[in-house]
Amino acid sequence: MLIDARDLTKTFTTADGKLPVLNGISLQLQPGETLALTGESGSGKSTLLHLLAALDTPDSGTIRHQDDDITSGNDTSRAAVRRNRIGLVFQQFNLIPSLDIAANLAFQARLAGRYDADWCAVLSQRLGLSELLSRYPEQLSGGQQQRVAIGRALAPRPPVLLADEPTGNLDEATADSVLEMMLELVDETGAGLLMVTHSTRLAGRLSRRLHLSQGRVA
Ligand SMILES: Nc1ncnc2c1ncn2[C@@H]1O[C@H](COP(=O)(O)OP(=O)(O)OP(=O)(O)O)[C@@H](O)[C@H]1O
Repeated sequence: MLIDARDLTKTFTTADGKLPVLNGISLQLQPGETLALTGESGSGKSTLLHLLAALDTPDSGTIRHQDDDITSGNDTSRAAVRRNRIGLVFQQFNLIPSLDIAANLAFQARLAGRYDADWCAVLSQRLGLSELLSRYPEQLSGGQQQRVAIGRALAPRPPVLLADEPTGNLDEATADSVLEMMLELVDETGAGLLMVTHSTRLAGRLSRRLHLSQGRVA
């Protein structure tokens, strides 16, 4: 199993008091599986994704990535989990403005010590970026930038890709084509995908769907 999360809870403290967001969430992600995480705005989708990505910690519950408990470690071990096991794609493309597209694409793999020039060339070709490698992020359209972000996330060949509304900033046709490219590459690498989306149409393209409601899996 790639991810085995059990009984996760998370409560935020706000100016208005305590806000319970996750009230005992369990989920599993198997290799090769593509899981859509849906739910109303504010239902806790991003919060859950942040926990699974080791960007934040639950108040209680456990998260195992390939049998290793990532909830018991410190900041350093969580950073290692992110570097070595997880590819992350956000709605904001988060490319590095001062680096050209080739360097953006290679960035995560270099950080993880797993840069493979041949694989990066395959990724840029498959994502339609080959002609854009010497440009800078500001010179690309939104769809092109998100394709770079997907390539960057997949360049280290992570076992898990976590994506938070990856096509949320794109028009419908662009969103569809970017999602198809991402699904094909995920399928080829054998990674597992968990994708947060508002769209039932896009969720339908994935193999399984999990709906969050009132802090629980509905
Ligand atoms: N760091 C934080 N401090 C306080 N409250 C937070 C924090 N992060 C999230 N929240 C609150 O937790 C709830 C869930 O937020 P979250 O972003 O996980 O929802 P979501 O389902 O991803 O929503 P959306 O679909 O609108 O992006 C919201 O009410 C939000 O305001």
